[in-house]
Amino acid sequence: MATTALTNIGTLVTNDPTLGEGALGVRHDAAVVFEDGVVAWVGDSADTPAADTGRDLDGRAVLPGFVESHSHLVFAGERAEEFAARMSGEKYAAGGIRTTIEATRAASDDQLAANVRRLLGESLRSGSTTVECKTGYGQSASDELRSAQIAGRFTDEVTLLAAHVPPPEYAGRADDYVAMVCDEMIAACAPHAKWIDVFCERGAFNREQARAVLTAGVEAGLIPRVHGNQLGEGPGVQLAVEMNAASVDHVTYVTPADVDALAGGSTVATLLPGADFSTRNKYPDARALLDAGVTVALGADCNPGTCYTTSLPFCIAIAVRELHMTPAEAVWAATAGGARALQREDVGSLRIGARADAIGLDAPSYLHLAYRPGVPLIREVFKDGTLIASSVGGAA
Ligand SMILES: N=CN[C@@H](CCC(=O)O)C(=O)O
Ligand SMILES: [Zn+2]
Repeated sequence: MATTALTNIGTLVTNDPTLGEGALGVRHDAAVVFEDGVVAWVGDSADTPAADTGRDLDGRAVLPGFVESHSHLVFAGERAEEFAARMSGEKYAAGGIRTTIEATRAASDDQLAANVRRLLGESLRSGSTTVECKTGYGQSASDELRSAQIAGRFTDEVTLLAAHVPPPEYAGRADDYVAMVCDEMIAACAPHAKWIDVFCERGAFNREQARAVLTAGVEAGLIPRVHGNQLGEGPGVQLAVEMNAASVDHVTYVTPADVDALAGGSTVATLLPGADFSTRNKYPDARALLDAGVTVALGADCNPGTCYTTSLPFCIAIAVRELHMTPAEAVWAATAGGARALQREDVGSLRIGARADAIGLDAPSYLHLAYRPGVPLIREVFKDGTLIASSVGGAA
């Protein structure tokens, strides 16, 4: 029964779920005690019970670890030139994904695993203690299978992005590709994944094709999530709600009917403003979604094409400045919101019984995540109650 107490916390964000959606459950001059990997006690610092080890936060802020619900880490190569061309006026097109498919197919398992390990380390040091990881750069039964297996070495949140774009050998034959996904790929990969995902967008897959992929995934025991409405208005959001998907991600171009559909369903809208930043896209209308009562999550969407960052603090800063989310809304969306998008109740909050996944900031309040953009504010990262990253030393 190893116990650790974090004391003298200036601002503690608990996301106590009993306070309702969006409530940060902030406490001041607070403390938390971790015991055997979970939160065992939360209260005033002055009342902290005895613990085996202690850490004095000296007035700094503590939050639940970020829950990153959208990332593409199994890939090889990079596309910096494509980014530079965009910054000179080129438009992002889904076809760029094929460049990464080619590089990923040519890479060894060890090279792909090393890339996942490197990016997960980066992600962890920027405060993400739960990270979902998609396949999607294999796009053949065997390459998707090895991508799912490699992702599964690092996280339980493996998403089979079976239909990202039709690969080169299926150029102009998206229906044939979807048939192969439904008849062959999903059966091979489902034992290694929790989620089924599809890119429902012009240049990728249409509504019927996307529905076929999600339906086959559900029949194989996977839970649906959707990439939709990133590059233009389209059927992605409505399909996600129709399929009772856990989340629809991007949601940059939505109609009032899309917002109503989300507000009337249980699908989370996961906003990925880093992708809109790096593609010089417009930003999603977070206010319309939040004001309609839609559950909003924030993800970083690390991938080599649209958004090569693992930093949720960066995305929080954009969400506040450009999407007009309040700092509290953005922090909730990157923690409890991400947990909702992954249908997880054990992460995203510091309620008693939750996983002891927490971050300490080099700042007195969560407000500083948006107030001090670009500054490495993540000072401590605790995973299952253990200090696993620290900018000031002492990590395991
Ligand atoms: N939009 C689709 N998939 C990725 C981008 C993939 C790429 O360009 O390599 C995304 O989530 O942004
Ligand atoms: Zn994505």
